[in-house]
Amino acid sequence: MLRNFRLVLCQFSAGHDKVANLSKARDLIQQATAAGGQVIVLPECFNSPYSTKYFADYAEEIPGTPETSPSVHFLLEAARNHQVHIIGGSIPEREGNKLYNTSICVSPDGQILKKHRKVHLFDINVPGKIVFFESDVLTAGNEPTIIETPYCKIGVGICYDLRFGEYAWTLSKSEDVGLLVYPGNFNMTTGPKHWELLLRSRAVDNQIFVAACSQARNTSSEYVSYGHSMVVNPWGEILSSTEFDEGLVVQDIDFGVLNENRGSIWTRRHKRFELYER
Ligand SMILES: O=C(O)CCC(=O)C(=O)O
Repeated sequence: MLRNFRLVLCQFSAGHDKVANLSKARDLIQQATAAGGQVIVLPECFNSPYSTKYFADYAEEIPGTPETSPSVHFLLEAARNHQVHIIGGSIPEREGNKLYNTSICVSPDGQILKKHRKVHLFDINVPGKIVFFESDVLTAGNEPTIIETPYCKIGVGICYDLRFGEYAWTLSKSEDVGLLVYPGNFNMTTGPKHWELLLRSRAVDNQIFVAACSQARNTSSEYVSYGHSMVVNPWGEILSSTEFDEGLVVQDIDFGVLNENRGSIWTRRHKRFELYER
């Protein structure tokens, strides 16, 4: 069963002060709730600067305690206080001697529904533009993540996970998954070239709503974010988006449009899996 609902993406920039990052997230979640949000999304790495050299310092155990894992407990409390679902962007997670880039998905009663550990680590070298190797410090997760809400099932990936059509299909193949959510943080090299293209492609490929929540742009940060959080419908149309400043993207998700699209074009049924692995 798919039930319409209101989705809100909170685009903001995280800096070096973890307490300030959480406070900003708290304010935006409050605003998102006031705007009628029922599922609220934060950006990738919302509690920490996005840089491999900082992940260990900002990492938290999940669930840990309010003292040792303030970002985790902030999410649980915010969801409970506002009675909303939160897809908590991501934070660096520590387990034993390993670090992960992990999204914590929380139900309105303040329980962790699931955590998604980024399954594709972002390694890139575009000479003269950007060099970034998450695999220097992070370990990849091994599970596709789908959460259940009263509205629909939601597939979750983190940022670079968006590039993998196979992963998106893994999340989307069950009919009751109505939305893919990607907390993200694309940069000024790949963002203008690929961000919108990838979001719209994933939506058309899978006949599904796709939402991605980015960090806002801070030009004095070491990693400059592209921004442009957006929601795309199963036809590949951008329903709402923002540019690079901090703020909310508020979007009603109407599954009539998904049913219309899936009822008119049958790519989900026309797949020829027996050919693709040849
Ligand atoms: O794929 C890209 O171009 C950007 C990915 C990224 O920034 C990330 O995974 O954090």
